[in-house]
Amino acid sequence: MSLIVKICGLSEPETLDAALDAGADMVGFVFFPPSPRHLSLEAARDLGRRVKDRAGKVALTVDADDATIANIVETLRPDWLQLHGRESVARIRDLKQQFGLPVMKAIPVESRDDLAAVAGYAAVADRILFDARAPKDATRPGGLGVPFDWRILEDLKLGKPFFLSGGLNAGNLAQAINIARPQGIDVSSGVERAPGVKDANMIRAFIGAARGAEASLHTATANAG
Ligand SMILES: O=C(O)c1ccccc1N[C@@H]1O[C@H](COP(=O)(O)O)[C@@H](O)[C@H]1O
Repeated sequence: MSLIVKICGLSEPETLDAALDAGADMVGFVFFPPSPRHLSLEAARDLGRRVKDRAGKVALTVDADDATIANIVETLRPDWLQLHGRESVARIRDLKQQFGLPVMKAIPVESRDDLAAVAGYAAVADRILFDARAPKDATRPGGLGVPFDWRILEDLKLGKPFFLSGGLNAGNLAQAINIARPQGIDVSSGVERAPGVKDANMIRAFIGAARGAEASLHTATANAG
């Protein structure tokens, strides 16, 4: 299975095109007003149409209510819901049933203790995404460009594909992948010039680094076997 690369927080056609042209597997759109990447529904409609079928579209929300999610689903027509708040296992089950979409649930990580809740979520969510736990006074629970200790995931047996995120960039990605061995990676701040301002060259460099790290890992595994 090849590494799934998700570029999140896209808000301009030019950088969306850069991600698609460089081979992003998933592109994420943020619907959370305190975020510098928050999108209006009109902008989401245009960007969503631009994706066509070139990548999976992911709608990121944080503890959003049913009506908000219904509007997003109607407008963006996402392939995935990314739930990045304190959504319970029961809420995920309910949303999957209501909208018929696969769910990626973000789990905040700071220490090994944070993995205690994962099995319950993995039983209902289609993908788990591990992100660094945001400080208590942060304006948003993710998209802060801060990594966590990837060794926490080293021996994880989840029985389900998982994504790694939090402070990834073209420079630290290979090390992160080597340690945590995720099936997918997700980035926002690491491909930005300033919060909310994506950079096409940084997107290309990130995706290039991801493909390079993936190839090295395959070679190392083949040589070891
Ligand atoms: O991107 C945001 O603004 C955001 C807002 C609220 C919740 C999550 C958000 N982004 C997600 O956070 C992680 C890590 O991002 P970063 O690379 O450290 O900036 C990633 O999964 C984004 O999808």
